[in-house]
Amino acid sequence: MSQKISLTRYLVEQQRADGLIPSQLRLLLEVVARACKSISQAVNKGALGGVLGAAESENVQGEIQKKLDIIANEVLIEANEWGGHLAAMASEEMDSIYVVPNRYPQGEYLLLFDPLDGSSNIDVNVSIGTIFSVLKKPEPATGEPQQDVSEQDFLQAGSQQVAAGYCVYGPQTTLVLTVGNGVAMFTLDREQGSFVLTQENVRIPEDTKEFAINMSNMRHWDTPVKRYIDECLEGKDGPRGKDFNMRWIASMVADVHRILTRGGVFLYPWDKREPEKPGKLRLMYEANPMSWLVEQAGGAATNGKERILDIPPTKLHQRVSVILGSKNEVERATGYHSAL
Ligand SMILES: O=P(O)(O)OC[C@H]1O[C@](O)(COP(=O)(O)O)[C@@H](O)[C@@H]1O
Ligand SMILES: [Mg+2]
Ligand SMILES: [Mg+2]
Repeated sequence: MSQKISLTRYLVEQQRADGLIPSQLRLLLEVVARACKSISQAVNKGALGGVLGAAESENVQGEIQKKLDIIANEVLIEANEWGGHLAAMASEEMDSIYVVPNRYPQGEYLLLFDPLDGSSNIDVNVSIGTIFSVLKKPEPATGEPQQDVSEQDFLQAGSQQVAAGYCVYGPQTTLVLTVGNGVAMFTLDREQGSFVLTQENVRIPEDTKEFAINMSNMRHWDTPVKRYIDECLEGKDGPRGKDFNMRWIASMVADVHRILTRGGVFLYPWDKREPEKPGKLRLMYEANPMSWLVEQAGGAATNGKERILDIPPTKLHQRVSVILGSKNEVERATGYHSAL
């Protein structure tokens, strides 16, 4: 790329050329990007900034929060609450929705985020990230008065997202975005202080020889997942007729980033450890935004039975089983679920 295109310019061009993003959404995405830049700075300082280690609190899911989970959550709220683009926010780290205080102008969008994904990797200096999703606040039915924003407004299927993305804090800080017109990647130029377009029209190859799953849970898996992975492990001598490689970073952001970069399949399936939970990952903060990105790059994403983006959410912190990535592998693994 001869001329450097900043995130701001990319968004303005999307707005002008295709009318894909109204100006309010463009401004909102720029604020999210600015917040990710601040989080990236905090992550970078590590022990020097006193940001490593656990905080003395648990989140709504009963997980011990890390200091950076809390810092990232605060950065995202403070950056976004006053801009006038949002009606409310929801976060993996907060029990209920955060309504924009009425001292600030109210906007028409809803922002959802996993402020720090891959928390277990913070202290060991392995890639982590922020995942976000933007929905539009539903319009009241004709003739009905405008209602205060409620949790119910957030319970929209992933297919209703108007923007989704993540920022991975790794050897480089990279922001990956879709507004429904393919997937673009922007790398943070620390000298300039801006995100620069480094890849457009990201495509995931339909076939792959690489899978990502936490193998330590193998004995808890259901039969279709076990069959799929067993066949991969049999390699050249098995029904797949090729050897597979395995990667598991334990940061969904980093695993999905690898898949968007060179293909692969990622699975975090339902398992027998906590049978009442549909899965570990969160539908609204993790699975929906990642599934839309993957689909926009030509991949697929299901919960083993249906397309993730079609799942009607019933609660904010809903969990879901996830299979996503290279299309032919996702279709195969999903097919094994209906073969039973
Ligand atoms: O430790 P496990 O069970 O392998 O789980 C790893 C998964 O959990 C997550 O870390 C959950 O994200 P959080 O750090 O936001 O809770 C995913 O990013 C990752 O894919
Ligand atoms: Mg997460
Ligand atoms: Mg998190």
